[in-house]
Amino acid sequence: MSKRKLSRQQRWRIEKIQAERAERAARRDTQDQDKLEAGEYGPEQPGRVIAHFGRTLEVSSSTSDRTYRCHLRANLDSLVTGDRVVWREGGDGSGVVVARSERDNVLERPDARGQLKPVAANIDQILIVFAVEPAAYANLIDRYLVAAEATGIPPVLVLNKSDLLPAEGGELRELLRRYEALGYPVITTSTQRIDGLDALHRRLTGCTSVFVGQSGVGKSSLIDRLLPDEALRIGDLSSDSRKGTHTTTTARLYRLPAGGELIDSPGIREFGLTHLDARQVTEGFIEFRQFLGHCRFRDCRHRADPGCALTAAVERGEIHPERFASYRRILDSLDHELR
Ligand SMILES: Nc1nc2c(ncn2[C@@H]2O[C@H](COP(=O)(O)OP(=O)(O)OP(=O)(O)O)[C@@H](O)[C@H]2O)c(=O)[nH]1
Ligand SMILES: [Zn+2]
Repeated sequence: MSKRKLSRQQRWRIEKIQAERAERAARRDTQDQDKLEAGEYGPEQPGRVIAHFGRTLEVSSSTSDRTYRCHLRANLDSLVTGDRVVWREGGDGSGVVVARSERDNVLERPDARGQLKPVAANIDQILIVFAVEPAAYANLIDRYLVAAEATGIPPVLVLNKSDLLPAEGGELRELLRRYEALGYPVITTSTQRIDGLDALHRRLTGCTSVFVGQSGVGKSSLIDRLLPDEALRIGDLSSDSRKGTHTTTTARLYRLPAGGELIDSPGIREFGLTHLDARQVTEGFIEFRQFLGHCRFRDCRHRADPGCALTAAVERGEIHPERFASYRRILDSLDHELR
């Protein structure tokens, strides 16, 4: 009884808060409209969302190095870091975003209720970082690759801590050759060597990248080396009263001194361990694609099914047995998650 009453009360409060929010946004929009008509905003210009805090955005201008605190016209959907926008300057370092350009792609993460929410957009490559220590294993790499394939953003494999590799290369080199044979670019890095980041710098130039990977592989160390100026990492939002609750969780876009851009947040770094469905997993193994649709049965589960084109390809040596085993393991883990 009391439980129900409470929930109705909560619902009423939520509705009230939402109504107030909508009213505030509408008021702000009318003010914007007045200002726009009064010519208080400059001409439309392209920009990019560097960070966002609710409906306040930090937007970089494509004509200067400055960033501007902008708000969003109420008729626009929410934006994410990396979005390309059209905005107008309002003087005093502020502005208004009036339109969003089409997104090339978007990275999504489940929110607290398990619903997928966009966290960043317009990313050119996902750098999957793994290391000699903690030892990389194929199944985890495959999981990240599958998650990357599902977004349509090309993945790049980054083997960090190459200073710890045995002279003859060991099993890890063998493993990397397998991925290279599939067409994935592989680069090696070390934060312990002067020239350890050369290949990485080349990869990052001219692109927007994100780093993902297991804890301890060296993502923070790599980013520290790429953004040596601490001010670059922390940003300039100290005057924002909402800072404390948002800066650590929302994604932020950084300009790399050597060229290129990096979008980073704790949520993005953990990307890849999110939920995938069985079809995404199957299509995420890129070498399987040519065989899909050729199984005898349309609903083939690619297990012991007769006439399975995938198991036949494994037998002919056209699919690596370890990749196939890895595929099975990822599917089994999904069944487990659903239970
Ligand atoms: N030998 C060696 N150690 C490294 C290298 N890069 C990072 N490390 C060390 O590896 C450890 C983990 O590095 P982090 O940068 O904290 O790793 P991370 O991926 O950011 O980890 P989380 O913050 O937990 O996600 C630290 O002790 C680093 O000093 C490297 O190239 N070579
Ligand atoms: Zn099959």
